[in-house]
Amino acid sequence: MPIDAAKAIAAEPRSAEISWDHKDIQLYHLGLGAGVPATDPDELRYTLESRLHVLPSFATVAGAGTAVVGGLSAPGIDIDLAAVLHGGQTVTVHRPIPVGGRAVSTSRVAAVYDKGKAAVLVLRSEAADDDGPLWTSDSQIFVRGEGGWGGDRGPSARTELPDRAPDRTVERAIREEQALLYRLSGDWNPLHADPEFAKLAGFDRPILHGLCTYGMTLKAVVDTLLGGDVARVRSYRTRFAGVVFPGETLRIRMWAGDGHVQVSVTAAERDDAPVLADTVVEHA
Ligand SMILES: CCCCCCC[C@@H](O)CC(=O)SCCNC(=O)CCNC(=O)[C@H](O)C(C)(C)COP(=O)(O)OP(=O)(O)OC[C@H]1O[C@@H](n2cnc3c(N)ncnc32)[C@H](O)[C@@H]1OP(=O)(O)O
Repeated sequence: MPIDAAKAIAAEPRSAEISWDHKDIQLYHLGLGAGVPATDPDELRYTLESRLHVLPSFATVAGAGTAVVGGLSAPGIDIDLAAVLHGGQTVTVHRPIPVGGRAVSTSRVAAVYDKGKAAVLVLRSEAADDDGPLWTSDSQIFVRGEGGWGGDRGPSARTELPDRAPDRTVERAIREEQALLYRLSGDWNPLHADPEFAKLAGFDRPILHGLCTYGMTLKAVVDTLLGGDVARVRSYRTRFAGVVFPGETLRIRMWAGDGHVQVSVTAAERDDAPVLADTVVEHA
């Protein structure tokens, strides 16, 4: 069996030293479409080294090098990359991420769920430096065709959106070449760049990284409702509900709550097809 849930969960956590500097932050932010307009002081916070602040979603690529897709190979897990879709993501930051840093990241398979037609892997990584914990990241990986072994189905809770009009709605255009730029931050999955591989995976053309949409959405929430202050973000979770193609426009609806923002993201040109669901940013 390509996924041996018991073996995957029992495997020793893997630790790696990671490091990043301002260039990694700038590249990541540019891959999210930051820096337009280029001289806007609000955008310079994301692009100019002397004013840099770090979006907490950077935790998903920090120190990745070429490792994001490599993170899918672990004891008990032998899966075809073409069957993999990113299903969901949660990041909790224990304090603001510094512009440059060195940390130890410890990763393990926290859960494996059997969804019948698919398996869902929950990969947890925790990063800490000399001053203590920095962030915890949970990636839910949806592996098509790998379910059906009679395992635990796992949770299926959904977050209801408030029954009122959104407090704010913004649109964010995705550039045609955005996935090509975003992948330089470490997720080299050919699904996002190689048309032949995308066809193998069942798509007419390369799709955008889920984590690119994830970062673009967090930036939109921070810029629109949190006064541009990345340090206010405590945690951020989402479910990837539908694919996005480079060149499309994200429609991002936000509902402000008490210490949190609920968000829905749709594809504007495709009749508001769902893109992100169950999305909550918790903040100070
Ligand atoms: C270390 C980190 C490494 C990370 C690297 C990852 C590599 C990246 O390069 C890959 C990517 O970025 S791929 C791009 C981003 N992801 C996507 O575009 C996926 C979009 N979503 C879909 O297509 C469908 O929702 C789809 C296909 C996901 C599900 O749709 P359906 O098949 O129609 O499922 P459905 O019938 O609605 O539900 C079946 C059961 O599965 C659960 N489920 C549904 N969506 C889920 C999701 N997104 N994540 C986790 N579980 C999910 C449902 O709850 C259901 O289970 P249950 O019946 O128990 O409730």
